[in-house]
Amino acid sequence: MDRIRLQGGRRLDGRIAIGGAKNAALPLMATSLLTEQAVVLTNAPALADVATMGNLLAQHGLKVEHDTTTRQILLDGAATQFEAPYDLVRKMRASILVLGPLLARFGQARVSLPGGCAIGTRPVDLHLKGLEQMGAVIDLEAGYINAHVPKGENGGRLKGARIIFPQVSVGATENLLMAATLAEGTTQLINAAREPEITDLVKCLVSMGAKIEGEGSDRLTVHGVDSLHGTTHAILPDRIEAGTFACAGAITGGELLLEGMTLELFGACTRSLREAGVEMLQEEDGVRCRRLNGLHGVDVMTEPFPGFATDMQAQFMALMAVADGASMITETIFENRFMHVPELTRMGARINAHGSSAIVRGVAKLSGAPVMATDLRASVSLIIAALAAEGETIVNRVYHLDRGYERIEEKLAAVGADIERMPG
Ligand SMILES: CC(=O)N[C@H]1[C@@H](OP(=O)(O)OP(=O)(O)OC[C@H]2O[C@@H](n3ccc(=O)[nH]c3=O)[C@H](O)[C@@H]2O)O[C@H](CO)[C@@H](O)[C@@H]1O
Ligand SMILES: C=C(OP(=O)(O)O)C(=O)O
Repeated sequence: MDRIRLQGGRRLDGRIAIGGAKNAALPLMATSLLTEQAVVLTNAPALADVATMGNLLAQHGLKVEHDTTTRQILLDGAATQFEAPYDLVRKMRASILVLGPLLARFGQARVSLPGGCAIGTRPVDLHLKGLEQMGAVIDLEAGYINAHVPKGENGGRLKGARIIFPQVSVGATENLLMAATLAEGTTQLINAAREPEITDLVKCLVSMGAKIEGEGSDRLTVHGVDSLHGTTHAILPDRIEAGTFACAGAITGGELLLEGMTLELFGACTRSLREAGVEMLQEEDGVRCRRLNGLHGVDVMTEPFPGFATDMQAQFMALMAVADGASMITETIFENRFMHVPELTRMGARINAHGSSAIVRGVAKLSGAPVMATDLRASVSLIIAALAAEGETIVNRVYHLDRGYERIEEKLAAVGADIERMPG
């Protein structure tokens, strides 16, 4: 298994090209199940999760071509097979996003239950309840979701419904939004997630002929249409990759231009980074991040967009580990998203986690160590800490990183980090 070796203490300076967003690419790829025409996605990142989604769609019978040089994904044809097997779903929870489109277009789907993961139990009850409200019949059997739309008066077609989410869910909003585009009648999604990746999905669906109102708000109204057509859509920049590099630059006292990024995509992360002492400026070709003087302890609480993103919590904690003063970090989205705390502590950080909050007391120096992480953002928080640590850090289980960061070692090395991948 590959590992990453990093020698801390180098200042990062320069430009980093921000790739297309993983969390936009995955639902956008699933839209190809809604039409038999070609969906072409440009600015596609070469990530393990994108490859997994490609394999899943190929197994449903679609033609899938990902040209990593032109950064283009072509998805073409109609699904001929309606099962998402455990072996693919266990690799990537976002596989659940095929459920809504398959039901909407073919009236049937069998999808493995994703199960929990390192950061929490992550149930899919909101996805299933919403689809049931739209007329699907769902039962759970042997670890699988078996779903179909009865061929009653609607001829096996989902019907519009008024769905009120009791809690904000990105994935449930995406699944039901896609399902509603081909349903009979109007669907209202109330208390919908407002993440930029959802707005990107709305834009893509509209370009395929869907009728959607309320873009960017927590109330989406979808007027179902009989069919959708193909499209070409550019995936928006990855705000989490950009935020990760902003923390990486800041912890080294450096200055980075995050090419292609815009400040508004950061939501509340901009304010928190500024309060911590990082200048964030919108420039024509991206966002410039520059550490002004020292880093200051800042309290943050994760929230749905535009609040502080849970996917940035671990990286911000690494930054706070070397800030002046204390910082209280509260995680409200996932119940077990402090798996990086013991590893950061092994590198010399002073962090006390209790329940959903962690108190970070900044230290003057971290020290390199062999570390291991259990999830994507936890892994990258260790890389950020290692950039500022004295000595060498070896990060194990690099496959977590490859799910969401494209060639992270090359991008960091190009702006001055002493980092390399050690094939294993
Ligand atoms: C591929 C993708 O886009 N992943 C993102 C997506 O995950 P994902 O879509 O899985 O996250 P959700 O927004 O659905 O989850 C938010 C909370 O709602 C709970 N919940 C969700 C669905 C449900 O049916 N029942 C339920 O209880 C979850 O357990 C969690 O506690 O949004 C998360 C929150 O911003 C991000 O951390 C993930 O990076
Ligand atoms: C939690 C994440 O992803 P996923 O929902 O795919 O597990 C993430 O991107 O940080």
